[in-house]
Amino acid sequence: MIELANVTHGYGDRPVLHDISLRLTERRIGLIGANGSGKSTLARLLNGLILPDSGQVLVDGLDTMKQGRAVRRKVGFVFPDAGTQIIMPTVAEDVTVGLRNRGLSKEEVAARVTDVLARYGLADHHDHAAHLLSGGQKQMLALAAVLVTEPEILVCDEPTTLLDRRNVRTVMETLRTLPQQVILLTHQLETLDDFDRVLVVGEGRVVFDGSPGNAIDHYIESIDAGAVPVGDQAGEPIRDL
Ligand SMILES: Nc1ncnc2c1ncn2[C@@H]1O[C@H](COP(=O)(O)OP(=O)(O)OP(=O)(O)O)[C@@H](O)[C@H]1O
Repeated sequence: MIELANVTHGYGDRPVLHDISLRLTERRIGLIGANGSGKSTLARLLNGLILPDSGQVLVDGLDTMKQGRAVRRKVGFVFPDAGTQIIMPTVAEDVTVGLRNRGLSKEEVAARVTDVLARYGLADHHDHAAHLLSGGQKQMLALAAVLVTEPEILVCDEPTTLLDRRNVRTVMETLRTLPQQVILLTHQLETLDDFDRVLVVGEGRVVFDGSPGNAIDHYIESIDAGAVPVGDQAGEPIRDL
């Protein structure tokens, strides 16, 4: 379970998140909000990619400040631009890299890599150049490279933004069937319809916390009411994929 207690965070002297306290227990949790509202900052706090300026983030009791490495083993993170997450030349190598230093034999590593590539539609691309994959395939590779490490919790920052309808469906189906807890940031509001809980972030605060339907209504109403600063509406949800 992830717990935030009075967390604040800013960049330089500019505050971005203000006094956030949350207990994230549900299996599927969505995070929505206008561009620049602080969703990615909040997501990155969850696995210690960034640290609170004050307050505490605990993952199963581990403090991201003091036990970052252990936290990152528990909490996998998928970045919005899969290309930036791909670090090795070939597809198989990229999936393998996360399994280093885990005490697995060569055979175990090879078996896990083969299995995960098959599961995410990349079996035929084992030795292909990772940077030559299509955008959707790169997104699946980014997901596979994180899931092969078997994190207990998965945080995905807009994993479907660059994808076509078919790949959105594939990624969402994958997220839906995972046994892990999933925390998903998205502007594609309809992908959250069957989630257990959705948080709306507004100007660095959680301004609504509830069911997908109520949260999405709240968010849309806040946009319609002009609560979102002019210029930030580019992230208006795409409701009709
Ligand atoms: N590394 C950084 N350095 C300085 N400012 C940053 C940094 N990362 C984010 N910010 C600022 O913090 C604020 C919140 O950004 P964040 O990326 O968390 O928002 P977001 O809700 O995820 O936005 P989007 O929906 O556009 O992805 C923005 O004003 C952004 O400019």
